[in-house]
Amino acid sequence: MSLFRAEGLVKRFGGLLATDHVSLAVEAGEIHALIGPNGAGKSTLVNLISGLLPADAGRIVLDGVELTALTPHARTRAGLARCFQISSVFRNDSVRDNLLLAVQAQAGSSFRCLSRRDAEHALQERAEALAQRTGLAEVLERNAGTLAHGLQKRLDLALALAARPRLLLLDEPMAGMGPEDSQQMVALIRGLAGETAILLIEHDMDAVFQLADRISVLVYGKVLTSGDAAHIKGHAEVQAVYLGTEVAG
Ligand SMILES: Nc1ncnc2c1ncn2[C@@H]1O[C@H](COP(=O)(O)OP(=O)(O)OP(=O)(O)O)[C@@H](O)[C@H]1O
Repeated sequence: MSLFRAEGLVKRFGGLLATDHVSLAVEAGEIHALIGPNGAGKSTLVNLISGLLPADAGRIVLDGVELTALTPHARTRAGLARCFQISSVFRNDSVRDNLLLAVQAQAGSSFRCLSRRDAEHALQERAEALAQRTGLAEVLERNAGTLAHGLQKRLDLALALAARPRLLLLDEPMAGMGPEDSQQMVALIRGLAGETAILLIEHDMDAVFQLADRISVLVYGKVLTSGDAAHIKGHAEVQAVYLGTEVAG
């Protein structure tokens, strides 16, 4: 059984059917990319999955648990974390404090049997381990707002990872990055694959083809096709509606 399933999701904005009976599965350990032209409904779909928008119909199941009626916060507790296109970082706090807040939120009362000192130590260790993973160890004491764009994106990712997700939603993690930062982000995301499944929305097709085990193409709110990179590159209709001849080579 798939780790994550969206079944028959529908979202209408007035007369516009932005999400038209979308079904999508993400397997454990998989990086599943969602691509499609502007206005195809990618952000709407991710908002339905993370719970920022209520669906008009359909259901969402993660690891056998139905999330459809849950708030975004409850979905995060159930194992679904999201990285935002617009950063959720506290800009006036240090990277360390941002990470501490996130790991504290995840830990909840799980350290209550420890002394205060030991609990604080455990939280610091988790925060530092996250910084290490995401290449932020050198900038732990910096104010988050002073970080360059690429590092802020990494901090965003680290904050989402603090929730220890089973499924991570990444909404354009390479947006606004130069080639060097993009490549580092690609390596970072690839390194997460064993730890969490990923649903990735990304316009950078090089990154998508490097990362994705499976790609779903959304057009006018519907899934046109799903498959691996070779399938997508060879799909005539995908080329016609979205990719042009760009992927032929
Ligand atoms: N809150 C809203 N109210 C009305 N229409 C909306 C709303 N949000 C999105 N839409 C419309 O729904 C359709 C899908 O938009 P959406 O932003 O999900 O597409 P997208 O694939 O994410 O686009 P992009 O790649 O440009 O971010 C578009 O026609 C958009 O204008």
